[in-house]
Amino acid sequence: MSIVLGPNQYGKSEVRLVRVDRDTPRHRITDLNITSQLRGDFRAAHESGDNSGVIATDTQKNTVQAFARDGVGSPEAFLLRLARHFLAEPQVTGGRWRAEQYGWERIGAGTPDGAGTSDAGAGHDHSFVRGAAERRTALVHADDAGLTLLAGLSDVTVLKSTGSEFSGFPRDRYTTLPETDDRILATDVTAWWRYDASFTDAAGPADHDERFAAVRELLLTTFAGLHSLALQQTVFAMGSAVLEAFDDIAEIRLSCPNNHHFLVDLEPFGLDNPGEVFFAADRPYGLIEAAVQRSENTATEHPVWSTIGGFV
Ligand SMILES: O=c1[nH]c(=O)c2[nH]c(=O)[nH]c2[nH]1
Repeated sequence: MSIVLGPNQYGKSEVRLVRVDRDTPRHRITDLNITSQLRGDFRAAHESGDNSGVIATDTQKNTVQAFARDGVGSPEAFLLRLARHFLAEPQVTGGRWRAEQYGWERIGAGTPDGAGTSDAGAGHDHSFVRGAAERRTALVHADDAGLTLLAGLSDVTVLKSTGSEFSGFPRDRYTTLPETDDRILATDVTAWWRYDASFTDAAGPADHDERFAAVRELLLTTFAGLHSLALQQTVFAMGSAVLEAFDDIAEIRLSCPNNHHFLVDLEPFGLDNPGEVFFAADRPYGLIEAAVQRSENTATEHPVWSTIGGFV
């Protein structure tokens, strides 16, 4: 038996990058957390400490920062630019570049509308308040087959106060959950969708910001519009709506906790509770996860998914 080096990658994780666009007095903030990881011929470094082919992780961090001097644009476009830069080195045959974007809202602008700097025309020119937990995400994966682009969002917290049921499930000696035809449905949506090559190709007309906003809106309006018989049904409907609307999205994966809201028993106080007072439990929670795919794509799992932690 001999011991051999298996799959490996290395790079700089979580480069916190804030760019201020200040070409006019109305500044814009792009706040990103970027990870760069390279794959390729790095055997010599692992086996004998020969660093002659190693692009230092510090250099990768510096490259991220230097590229930002020209502007960041969308997280997708920025990652594609980084990927192409590092792949030009002969020892780099693949890699993984990942971004999370945090939203900043203009102070005085009113309601936030997704990660990024809201620029609806209202609000302060150069003072911002950090938005909700929601993050916009992007990932570029490179291997022998080329570049694969994922876009996504994390922890988009949504709730509907009616229009949700759960009944008809089997009962055994451990089942205590009552059936309900009217409950709160609440979740934190995490989703990744995979673009096919026609969208990923930088030569094309891809507007990543516009597309991100359209997918996010579709996920939210589907959540709102569907009378839900189960969170599973809602998750599948949200994914289906995205695949139906955009031919160049090959697949979408969703992970949605069921943030349970339990009706409080007010009877001990001589009060009824017609669906008005709830206890919001933070754990345990149901966890509903699904890949929504096109039937022609189901035979093999795309390798990009093995680079995403957890189910999505
Ligand atoms: O939408 C739901 N799906 C479930 O699978 C489930 N299980 C449960 O206890 N409550 C719910 N709700």
